[in-house]
Amino acid sequence: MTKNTPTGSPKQPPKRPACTLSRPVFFVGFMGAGKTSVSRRLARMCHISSIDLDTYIERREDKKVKDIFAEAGEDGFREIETAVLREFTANDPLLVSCGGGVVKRPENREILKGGGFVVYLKVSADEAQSRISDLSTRPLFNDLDQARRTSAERLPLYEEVADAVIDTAGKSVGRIAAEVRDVLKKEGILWQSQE
Ligand SMILES: Nc1ncnc2c1ncn2[C@@H]1O[C@H](COP(=O)(O)OP(=O)(O)O)[C@@H](O)[C@H]1O
Ligand SMILES: O=C(O)C1=C[C@@H](OP(=O)(O)O)[C@@H](O)[C@H](O)C1
Ligand SMILES: [Mg+2]
Repeated sequence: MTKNTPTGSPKQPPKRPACTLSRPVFFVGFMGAGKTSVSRRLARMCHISSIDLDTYIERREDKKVKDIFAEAGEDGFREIETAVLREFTANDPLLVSCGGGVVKRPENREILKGGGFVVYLKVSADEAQSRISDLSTRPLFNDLDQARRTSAERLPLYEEVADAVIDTAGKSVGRIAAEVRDVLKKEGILWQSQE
């Protein structure tokens, strides 16, 4: 007895969306806004690459961010941050999660505005504090009163560079990533096709 042979085209692997970015996408916002988590989730969702500036700096310097702050001060950290930020505007477009203080330097704000599409993830200092389990990893998040003040000072800087603003209050990382994906598609930054 012969087995039935399948008809039609050979079995194809399951289709998955192939995405392309037309420009780098930078995530900005206060500490705890979810820049690192959302960028990673979106990268997985769309099969594209992401890079976290703080993680990249830690590998490059072979030191934790908090140790760079302790040894070189905030200015020393900001020097490195500007150098790596420049690298990721020059390379192939990818998702770039920045540190919350990247907007402090006017030079960085110009790089962000000229270098890609900027997504501002908005969070209150209060909600940010409840999300971050180990505040010692954020040398500039000392206590809630100070974080509220820093957050208020930075708000106009985030707004200055933002191409899109997403309020993250009470939303899951997955939901925020899906919202960012939809904005990027609508703006023609993210292209999704079937392989
Ligand atoms: N939308 C969210 N809801 C709940 N927890 C979150 C959310 N986004 C991030 N977190 C948590 O908050 C902490 C800080 O997130 P992270 O992505 O590192 O933020 P950022 O890079 O903006 O400082 C992590 O423990 C992360 O799991
Ligand atoms: O807001 C800031 O000045 C900082 C935010 C941190 O990154 P996250 O925003 O990812 O926590 C990190 O770059 C450093 O501790 C300084
Ligand atoms: Mg981060």
